[in-house]
Amino acid sequence: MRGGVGDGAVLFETKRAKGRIWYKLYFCSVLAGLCMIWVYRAIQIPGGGGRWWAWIGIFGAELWFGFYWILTQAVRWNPTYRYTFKERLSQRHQDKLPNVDIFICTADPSIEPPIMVINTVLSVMAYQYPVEKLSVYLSDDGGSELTFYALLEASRFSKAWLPFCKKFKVEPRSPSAYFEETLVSPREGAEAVDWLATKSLYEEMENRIDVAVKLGRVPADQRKRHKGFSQWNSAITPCDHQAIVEILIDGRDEKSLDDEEFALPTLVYMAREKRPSHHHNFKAGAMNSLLRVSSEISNGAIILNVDCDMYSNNSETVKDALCFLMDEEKGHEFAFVQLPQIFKNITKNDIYGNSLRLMTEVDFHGLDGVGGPLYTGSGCFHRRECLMGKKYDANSNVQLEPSRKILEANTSILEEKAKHLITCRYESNTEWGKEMGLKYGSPVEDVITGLSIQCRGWKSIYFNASRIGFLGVAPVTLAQTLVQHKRWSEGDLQIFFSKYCPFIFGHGKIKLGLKLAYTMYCLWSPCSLPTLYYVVILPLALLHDISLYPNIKSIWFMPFAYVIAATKLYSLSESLWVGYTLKGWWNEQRMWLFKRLASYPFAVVDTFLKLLGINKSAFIVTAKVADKEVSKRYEQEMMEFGAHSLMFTILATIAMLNVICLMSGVKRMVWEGEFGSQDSLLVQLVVCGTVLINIPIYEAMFLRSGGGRMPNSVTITSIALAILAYVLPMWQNRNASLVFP
Ligand SMILES: O=c1ccn([C@@H]2O[C@H](COP(=O)(O)OP(=O)(O)O[C@H]3O[C@H](CO)[C@@H](O)[C@H](O)[C@H]3O)[C@@H](O)[C@H]2O)c(=O)[nH]1
Ligand SMILES: [Mn+2]
Repeated sequence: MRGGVGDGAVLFETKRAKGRIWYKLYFCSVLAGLCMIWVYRAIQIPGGGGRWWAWIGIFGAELWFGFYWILTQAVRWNPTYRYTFKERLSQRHQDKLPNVDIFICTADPSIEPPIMVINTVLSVMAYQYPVEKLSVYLSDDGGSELTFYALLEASRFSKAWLPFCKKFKVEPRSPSAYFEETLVSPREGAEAVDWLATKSLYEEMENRIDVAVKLGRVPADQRKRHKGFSQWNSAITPCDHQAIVEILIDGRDEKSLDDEEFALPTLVYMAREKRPSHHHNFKAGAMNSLLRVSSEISNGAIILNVDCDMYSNNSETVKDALCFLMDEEKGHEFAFVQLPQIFKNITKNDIYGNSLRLMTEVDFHGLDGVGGPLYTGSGCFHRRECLMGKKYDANSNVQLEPSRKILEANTSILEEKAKHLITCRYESNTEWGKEMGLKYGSPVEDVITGLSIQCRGWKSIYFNASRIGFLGVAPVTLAQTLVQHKRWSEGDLQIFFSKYCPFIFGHGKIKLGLKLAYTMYCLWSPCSLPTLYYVVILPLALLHDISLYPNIKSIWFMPFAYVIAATKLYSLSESLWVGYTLKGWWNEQRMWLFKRLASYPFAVVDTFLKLLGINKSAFIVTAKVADKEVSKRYEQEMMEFGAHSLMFTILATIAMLNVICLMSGVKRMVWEGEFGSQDSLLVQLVVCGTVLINIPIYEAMFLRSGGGRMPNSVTITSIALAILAYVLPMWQNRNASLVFP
């Protein structure tokens, strides 16, 4: 399929997956199975009592699962793949290339180490793109002089690093990642000397930053080296300080050159004003400040947003993105180009299911086929005007502004001007956070902002390059993973209950497929309720001999067996296809369960508390470093418990309940031969048997020693709760199950 006009000028190409007929047959067969299950549940409703209750609940859960499964088809129906022609871009449009402003956000130097932040900065400064058109902005919500100091060091090191990258065709261009991968010089002779010199320059810088971080302040001799340090005094705290803007490299200045006398990209440090009395709207607030500050300084028509842990892994990414936005025929339809979120620190079998592989390899290609992917906050190129609220107009062929805004002001005047744009009061009574910039009030500012851009008529592009564009870090403990997913699923659910609900807000504006796909994400957290019901009620029903499934000899058994087997086999093959190991798939299944039991329920509760006005939104920043012990266990793929968390108590209690009920079920079947006449309980036995997936929990409770094991208090509480559920008389109608077919 073509991307643009047919005369060879196309800048990208679009391909759709083939052989979808088989997929559609699979879909129809599972749908038929689901309908039969629902029919069975509806016509066999028992006559009352406890079994009636259990039955109705299971019916509800199965209705939900079926409905949700249908939603997930939206992202599997029409997978779409994109390919770019970068050479053509350079040949034809070299002189028309737009200014690109790159925004990096950081929030806290203790969990986002300054050295990591500046590696991200250096990697994007070194993009293969005309430097005079490139500006890099770092927003520091930690308002930390350590981060400022690290950035200052980076601005100096960039003078060696940028020419070095060119000379050695370095990839990736994050120095720390590069020197980790390339241990010895790839060339010989004088070049090897050069290579070593740059390496030691980097190491010396790393050292100096390390010293400052350990000290907790910038050494006096360094402080003297830049006027910017005068902004920090002892009264400054992360949530109480004036606005700070420091232009560390002014790209317009003819004197700012690298070691080989080439120009450098502009580099700006920014910390917006913070006062305890003013809510700062987390990352969305930072992004909007960046939008204003950059409009004063470089005013790039294209904005790339990356999180501070997401370094550039591919120095040609900017050109790739521009192939879409500058395509003559189609380019004007696209508001943003989202690249996949890939994490560097995923273990072989992806113990916490954090690789998001299914999302990046399946979902997002599917989304691209129905109007475009979500904006996921990092690794995304936007047209500035789209972020500023512009509506799509099919008749106006938006041209990207190629030239830099002419600015007469000198650097310090510019800095002063910029500071006025990021005071606490600046946004009062404006449309910022509403119709302008990123949206406020949501823990997933990215998703809701992307949705509203798409609802203004724009499309978006998902570009999954063969060389990954960005690499970040995923959480390395179970608790962090669950907390991160709580934030995401809570934000998504809030969207559903707000005026931005995809079906209402998107009515007549986005395709049905896209509405369904957004709804799929929005309804992540409510999936917890039927899942909780399943894992609590099924084992209890087994315990009390309450049959909830058809006898295996009955015809009604077929749809259950087919739907479960077909969907699980499909999920397995899909996972293997996108590169999971078998164990990786199993781990993914476990995390699927854990999120639904211990993360999403909190999202549901907090969403309702927020709807009632009781709770305020928060943003728990994900840690990017872990201590040695924890990292080691992560490498060994040992699940990390070790905290007194309600999340773990829930997981452990359910795991205990399941194993107790399973054992009593097996015992009765084997020793007492009780189930002989009622194979109907067999299904329940099998479902309970999947407790095997909880093995890491049992290990953490009973077998492991050392760090990361389940705290004793959690173990004791959960055993007590499970026994309580076990001994509670529930439904004393054993007979009901015996008369059942
Ligand atoms: O008050 C804040 C809080 C966070 N951040 C930055 O926001 C980014 C994302 O925070 P992180 O804790 O790493 O969240 P993740 O869950 O990893 O991030 C994903 O989800 C977020 C929404 O929940 C999006 O904002 C991110 O872009 C997206 O990568 C980081 O660079 C932070 O420094 C700020 O600048 N200010
Ligand atoms: Mn992150």
